[in-house]
Amino acid sequence: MLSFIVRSALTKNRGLWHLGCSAVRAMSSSGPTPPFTTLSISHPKESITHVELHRPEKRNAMNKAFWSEMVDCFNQISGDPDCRVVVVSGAGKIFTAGIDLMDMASDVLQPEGDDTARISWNMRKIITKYQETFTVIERCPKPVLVAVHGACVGGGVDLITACDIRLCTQDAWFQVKEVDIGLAADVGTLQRLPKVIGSRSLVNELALTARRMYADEAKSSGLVSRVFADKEAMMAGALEMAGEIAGRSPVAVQGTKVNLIYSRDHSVAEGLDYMATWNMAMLQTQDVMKSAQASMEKKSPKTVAFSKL
Ligand SMILES: CC/C=C\C=C\CC(=O)SCCNC(=O)CCNC(=O)[C@H](O)C(C)(C)COP(=O)(O)OP(=O)(O)OC[C@H]1O[C@@H](n2cnc3c(N)ncnc32)[C@H](O)[C@@H]1OP(=O)(O)O
Repeated sequence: MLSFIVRSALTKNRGLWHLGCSAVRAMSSSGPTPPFTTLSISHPKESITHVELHRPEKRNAMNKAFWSEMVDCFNQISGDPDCRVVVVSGAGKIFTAGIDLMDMASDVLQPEGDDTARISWNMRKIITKYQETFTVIERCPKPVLVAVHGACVGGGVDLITACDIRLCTQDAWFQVKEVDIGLAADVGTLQRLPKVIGSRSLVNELALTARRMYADEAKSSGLVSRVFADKEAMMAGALEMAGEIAGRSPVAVQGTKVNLIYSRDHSVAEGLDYMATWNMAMLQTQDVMKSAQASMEKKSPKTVAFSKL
């Protein structure tokens, strides 16, 4: 019912908050969810988990706690049968200002060790730990939508390129900021952005000049798939899209995500081989019969009751 209301509101291009307001309001929280100190977790609709970066007064800068909290959060979500899809967004004025520059000095830049080898070894461990913060998003079998408003800087681009679907507001801008602070981006942007944006030249330009990319260019280059007028419209749109995904067979949806990512990183032949092995088990799900029957009866898959996964 709610998705119908939200869809109607979208179609009529009216203020979404008049109709779909309660679920969207449930997506804007008052503070972090304990034990987290940088993340607010909520469940705006059945089977949908909303993860909100929540340090608005510091523009959601990624402090030391954030880097490990994201890992704990997404590991929990990966194993949660009540979650079928995730929406990530940021609280306050912008999506995120990237790494917390105050914490960076004490955490990332001062590894311990008695000599160069040991310092380097520990530095490597720190970098791989930070990489894990966003790799958990990619490894999570549930699709992750990210909704960006305002600025998405540095580590923010690392984060969003690990997500499956990117949405933004008309006022959004994206900045691969790392060269400006004297480092080569090392937690995912340089590896994933070229797989997201078709133009290698554009990726190189963004990463080497640290210039801002605004919403229209983000859309035309393929970084985001939809641009919304403002944050309320975007969150309503994200929730509606998440509802479409959550209403479908979790066996089909999670298998689709896992195989899309596998195929991105392998040859067509390897991807087909992996797919065959995946589906030799997964095609035996009762979800196929249930979904096919609904289709024959011209019903939406959202009317089918699928078992938890
Ligand atoms: C192993 C390494 C892993 C990862 C590496 C990642 C690399 C990066 O992320 S590089 C990018 C680093 N980020 C930046 O350079 C952005 C710095 N911030 C800004 O440019 C601006 O804050 C802004 C994002 C354009 C937003 O501007 P505005 O809305 O005007 O807010 P401010 O008044 O500037 O800030 C409000 C408040 O937040 C604090 N803050 C903002 N950004 C950061 C940050 N990155 N780290 C720490 N703190 C930040 C700012 O100091 C203000 O705090 P007050 O206490 O109110 O003064």
